[in-house]
Amino acid sequence: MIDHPETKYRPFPPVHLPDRQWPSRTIARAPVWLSTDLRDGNQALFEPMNRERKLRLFDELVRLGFKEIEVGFPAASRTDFDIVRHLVDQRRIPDDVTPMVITQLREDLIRETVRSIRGARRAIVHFYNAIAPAWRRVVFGMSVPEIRQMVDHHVRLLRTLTDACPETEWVLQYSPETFCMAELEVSLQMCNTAIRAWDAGPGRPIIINLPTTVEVATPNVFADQVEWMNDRIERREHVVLSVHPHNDRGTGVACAEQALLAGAERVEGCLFGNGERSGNLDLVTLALNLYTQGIHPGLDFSDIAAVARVAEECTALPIHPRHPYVGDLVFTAFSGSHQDAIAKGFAARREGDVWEVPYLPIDPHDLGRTYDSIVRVNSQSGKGGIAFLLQRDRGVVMPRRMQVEFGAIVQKHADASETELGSDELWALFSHTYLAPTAEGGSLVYRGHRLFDAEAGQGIELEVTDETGRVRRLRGTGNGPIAATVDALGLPLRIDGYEERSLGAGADARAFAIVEAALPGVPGTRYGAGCHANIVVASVLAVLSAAARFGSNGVGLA
Ligand SMILES: CC(=O)SCCNC(=O)CCNC(=O)[C@H](O)C(C)(C)COP(=O)(O)OP(=O)(O)OC[C@H]1O[C@@H](n2cnc3c(N)ncnc32)[C@H](O)[C@@H]1OP(=O)(O)O
Ligand SMILES: CC(C)C(=O)C(=O)O
Ligand SMILES: [Mg+2]
Repeated sequence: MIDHPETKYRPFPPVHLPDRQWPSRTIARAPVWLSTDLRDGNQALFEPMNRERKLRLFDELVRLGFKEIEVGFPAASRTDFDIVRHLVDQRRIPDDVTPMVITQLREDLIRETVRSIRGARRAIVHFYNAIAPAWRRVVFGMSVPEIRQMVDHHVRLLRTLTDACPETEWVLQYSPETFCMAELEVSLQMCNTAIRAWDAGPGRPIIINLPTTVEVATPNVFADQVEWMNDRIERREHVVLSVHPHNDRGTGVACAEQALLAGAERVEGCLFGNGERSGNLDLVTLALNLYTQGIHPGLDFSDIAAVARVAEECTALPIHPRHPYVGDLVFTAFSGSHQDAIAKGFAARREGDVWEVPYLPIDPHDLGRTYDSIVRVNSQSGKGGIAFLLQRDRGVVMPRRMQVEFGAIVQKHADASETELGSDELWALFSHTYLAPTAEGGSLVYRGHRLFDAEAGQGIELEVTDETGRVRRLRGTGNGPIAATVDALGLPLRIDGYEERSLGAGADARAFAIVEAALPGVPGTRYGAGCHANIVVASVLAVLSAAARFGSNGVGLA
């Protein structure tokens, strides 16, 4: 980078549009969608798609609901020409889908293009020519009137060629390429020239397509340019106004949205933003942005992972894990406060509610994604997410203070391991912490018990193995099995809380008991847990677990 970029780069000038209307409008309906995956997307690949991949992607675009699809640049290559003819001849294009073919304004290429698509029920022929000063000077070496003449001449040629094929309903699309960098007066001249030469009107449809061929300004500038054109273009009622944003500044979607506010009715782009340089407008993001505002886009992304797979296989380009709506990680929260809010959002949600789960702009289910990966645990995670995973995957509902205790244990573990903890590892850590102390190899292993009636209410004979490996037979009484177990241990253990619930259902159901215990002289409380088919055993195990977790303080049996 240089120290003084102002000596090398110029800011793009704003549009003088004091009465601009677009900032106070809202988008109320979905635009007409055109997929240019098979053209602009295709021309941006290391290896253009072969016939098989192109046809597969075409079928997928149809399945998704696209009604206008740019199928190629037939005069550019034999492959493209043959594919377009194949689509027409084999009647692979549904009646409600219109194919579009692009060409430069050169007579031989135009003739070839018309040959490629004739016989289709309806077809859009897409003319483009660059009009911005640098292109006029450097690429064409032509003046504005000369370029205008080129447009007029070739549109008239197309009119003659297509009038000779009345079995097809022909539509002209004219794109003043480099529109965003051109003088608005020049853009208007070129578009009006095409409109007149085509004689646009009833039965002679035309699409005027305004591209940000290379993004050079903020989206509001593009919106001003579109509104300026929208207000001045001739025969506006017979024109479909379209935009074709690229993404050089990372604002392709914003440009499209603001252009819709400014009067555009149609958008061109590619699935997941494939396309030249930093890509075309990402149609999926725009469509789902609308969906999250309650506007159905008319495209079906209810199995977004399958769409991603087809796109990746056809383009040989991977989708970033954080790509909006589709990336592997976009419905995953690692950070504690997000996890906590998501867990609370799910808990508060009732069937039929408006979607309001914090940090999730869309219900993953609507896109065929599951809730499985929403919360993942690493050193950035907090108790909320950990509790959410244990409840969702193991049915274990931890009391709030136990969440705090176990959250700190997980945090320490994740910090040390510097890796993510999966749901299975989390459960292993939970079991190691709360269940292992009373199981074989633990420090206070449960061997068995017998209850008997006692004066105090409940008596228990308990057999355990202590931390030295000795088998101990203990006896205690209390107002219930928990108090009797504490008494049997001979410890000044105070039970501050007890919860039980059943895990699973029917014959396989198991009781899960949790106790919170305090030991005088030891700061704070500790939790213990027990899981068993028998509820009394689960409670006894929970008390033993809490006692064992106080270490030698707790287990020091007399
Ligand atoms: C912004 C976009 O995405 S536009 C679409 C771009 N896509 C592609 O180019 C992919 C397919 N293209 C191709 O296969 C080839 O470019 C072809 C077959 C169309 C033409 O190939 P060639 O005849 O070899 O020409 P080439 O590709 O070098 O194009 C440059 C020539 O076309 C002229 N040209 C460029 N755009 C246009 C246009 N829209 N209308 C008329 N002429 C044009 C240039 O001025 C240049 O002319 P020159 O040779 O007299 O200097
Ligand atoms: C052909 C045109 C519409 C184009 O792709 C562009 O300007 O980016
Ligand atoms: Mg383009």
